[in-house]
Amino acid sequence: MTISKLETLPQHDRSIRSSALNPRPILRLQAMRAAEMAAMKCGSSVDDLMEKAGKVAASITRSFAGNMPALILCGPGNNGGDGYVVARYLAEWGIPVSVAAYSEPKTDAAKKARSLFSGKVTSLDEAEAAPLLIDALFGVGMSRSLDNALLSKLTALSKAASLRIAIDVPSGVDTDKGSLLSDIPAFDLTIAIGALKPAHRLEPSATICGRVAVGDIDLTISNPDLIEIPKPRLAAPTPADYKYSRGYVAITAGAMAGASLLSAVAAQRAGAGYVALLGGETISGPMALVHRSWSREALADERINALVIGPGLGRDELGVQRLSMALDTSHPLVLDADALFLLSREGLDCLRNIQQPTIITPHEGEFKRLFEGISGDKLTRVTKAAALSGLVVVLKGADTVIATPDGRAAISQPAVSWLANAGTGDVLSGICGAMLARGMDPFDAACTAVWLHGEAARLAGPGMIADDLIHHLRSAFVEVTVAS
Ligand SMILES: NC(=O)C1=CN([C@@H]2O[C@H](COP(=O)(O)OP(=O)(O)OC[C@H]3O[C@@H](n4cnc5c(N)ncnc54)[C@H](O)[C@@H]3O)[C@@H](O)[C@H]2O)[C@@H](O)CC1
Ligand SMILES: [K+]
Repeated sequence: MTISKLETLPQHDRSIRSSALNPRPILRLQAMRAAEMAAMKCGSSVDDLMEKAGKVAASITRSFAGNMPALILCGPGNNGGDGYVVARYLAEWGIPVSVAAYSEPKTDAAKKARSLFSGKVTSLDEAEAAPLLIDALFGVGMSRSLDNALLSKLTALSKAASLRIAIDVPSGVDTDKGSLLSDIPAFDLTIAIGALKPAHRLEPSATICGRVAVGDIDLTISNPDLIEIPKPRLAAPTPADYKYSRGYVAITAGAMAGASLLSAVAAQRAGAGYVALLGGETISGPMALVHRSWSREALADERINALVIGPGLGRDELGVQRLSMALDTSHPLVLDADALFLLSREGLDCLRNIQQPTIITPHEGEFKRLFEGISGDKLTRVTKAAALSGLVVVLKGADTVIATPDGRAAISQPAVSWLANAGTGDVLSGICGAMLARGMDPFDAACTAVWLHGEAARLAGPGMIADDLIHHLRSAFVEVTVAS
């Protein structure tokens, strides 16, 4: 698929009527270094950036932990340097603070920050636990696992503390991959310096980070290729709207009635003006849901703005036939569940003629089957899969990652764990369909759908089932709807 395919919008382009609040960039190591260089070209020095980083981290620390006595662990690089600046500010503000160094500072900026801190600095071996532990050992420059003595000291100090804060990233995570280089303790708060990094949003490190606050150091970041899925803004219907102008979603039914019904009702609640269940005559549902017999004519209806296929489709001959007919249409597509299973069996080659905007929404198992040869961390895998397939790929999970063939990607905020539940994926595919049908670009459609789905889950709370998500979609909608 080419980029021009992604740019193809349904004929009734209503993309203007939706927009997101400013997405937060997520910077990989290389992008972080580039932003740092750009700041320096504009006249900032590393010392200036470190001063800003330490000051904002100290201020966030004070808001979070009050006047709690702190022990700051400082490493040899600039993360350690940030730690010395934090120590200086906390001490100036009258907060009891002690500092322990893992080794002497090695960078010029860290040496300077160390020299400006007038308090005592002990060795790490001598460090005594305090109620607040601040980890400024290693940041994005972490390149290997922690040595055992350091790990056990960090773990013991962490256990003895009441609150734990990490500066930039917890020492021991791989910043770009979100993997753990050592079995490190979890933090209550991580203060991301300048911008979010993948490790703040990808599992397992996202859980280790705890809450994440971004400390602004005035970096200019333009056109990031990786963002956090933002809270969307969706325009309310205008007086000129009518059912078809709000988007016609067709959902393909099959062997398992409930799944396609969940998807269809989710599309209705996600704002589609007209939702038809094709080939599911025996399934009941809201009276507003249209039931159509499966036929080539019903499928060819030019008013259809998005076609969802996969939830409850089945893996038998009927499913294969319906999928093949769906792929022959030119409707924007959402492919999920059994459609993905059948595609992994038939091979991605079946998609070679697809020209329309298309979103696929695999979970890990479906993804592995579809993209057998692709390995690596989650972000890399999804980006490669999108480039290979030419589709917008949504790899679902606690840390949902969305990628486009042209290299853009987004990661969700941590999802409510109650979402690990049968039928929740069917709901997501229906919401994706509704967003495509209102004329959104497939990347924006997928981002908006994942945000609404996650918010509905948060509102539904513990014990939720997929049906509850649909119920709470309305409240999630209230939060994002703006007057047209
Ligand atoms: N990028 C930016 O714009 C800014 C970054 N700052 C801070 O600088 C940090 C990055 O600093 P650095 O690049 O100096 O890197 P780090 O401070 O993360 O650590 C690098 C040092 O640690 C050593 N090291 C790495 N892994 C180790 C291990 N397992 N055991 C022992 N030693 C290990 C390296 O050899 C190197 O000496 C950021 O995370 C942030 O906290 C801020 O000071 C200012 C602005
Ligand atoms: K750290």
